Amino acid sequence: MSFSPGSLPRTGIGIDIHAFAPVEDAVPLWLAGLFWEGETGLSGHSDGDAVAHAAADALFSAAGVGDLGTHFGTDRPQYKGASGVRLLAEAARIVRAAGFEIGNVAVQFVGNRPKFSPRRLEAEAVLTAAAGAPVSVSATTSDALGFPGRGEGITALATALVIKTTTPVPER
Ligand SMILES: Nc1ccn([C@@H]2O[C@H](COP(=O)(O)O)[C@@H](O)[C@H]2O)c(=O)n1
Ligand SMILES: C[C@@]1(CO)OP(=O)(O)OP(=O)(O)OC[C@H]1O
Repeated sequence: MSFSPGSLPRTGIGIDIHAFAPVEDAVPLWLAGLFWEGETGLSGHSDGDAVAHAAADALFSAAGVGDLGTHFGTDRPQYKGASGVRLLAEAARIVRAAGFEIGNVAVQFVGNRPKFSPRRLEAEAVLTAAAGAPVSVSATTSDALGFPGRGEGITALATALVIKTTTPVPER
């Protein structure tokens, strides 16, 4: 059996880490596309949504079109305070414009809080709508070890699968 070059699905990986902001700063927590009332927020140039950022980075990685910094660098004022959902939707648009369709994105974050499982389906629906393809999200603690275990921040790790469908649509 032979395959033409570039016809096989491509996988990608993305990791994002954000620290929790000092409690006195009263930063709202946005994670996995959801607002988490009463929880300490994550610091960042955008809304700090590590789950959405990891998902976007995995899409860029799968398509081979750079990374979060390439497209949404902190030097771009238009992304200051941008929601993770907006960045993920924008990443999906860029990947499709490069001639790929998205198979799926899978994300897992490491952190004690927020307690994720009660809102997993809600988060998956929001991120799936943003990407226009299935996004699954899971969570784990680090058994009290390391910075997530000390409650200092969150790590999110994502994989994505894309397949080449067309020749790239030039960006305007
Ligand atoms: N922030 C989190 C972390 C974990 N969960 C759920 O708890 C399960 C057990 O976590 P372990 O770290 O002991 O593996 C995990 O599988 C998640 O379902 C969560 O909801 N929120
Ligand atoms: C998303 C961007 C841009 O607003 O800012 P941050 O919220 O700091 O997030 P990070 O994951 O560090 O990625 C880099 C930036 O491009």
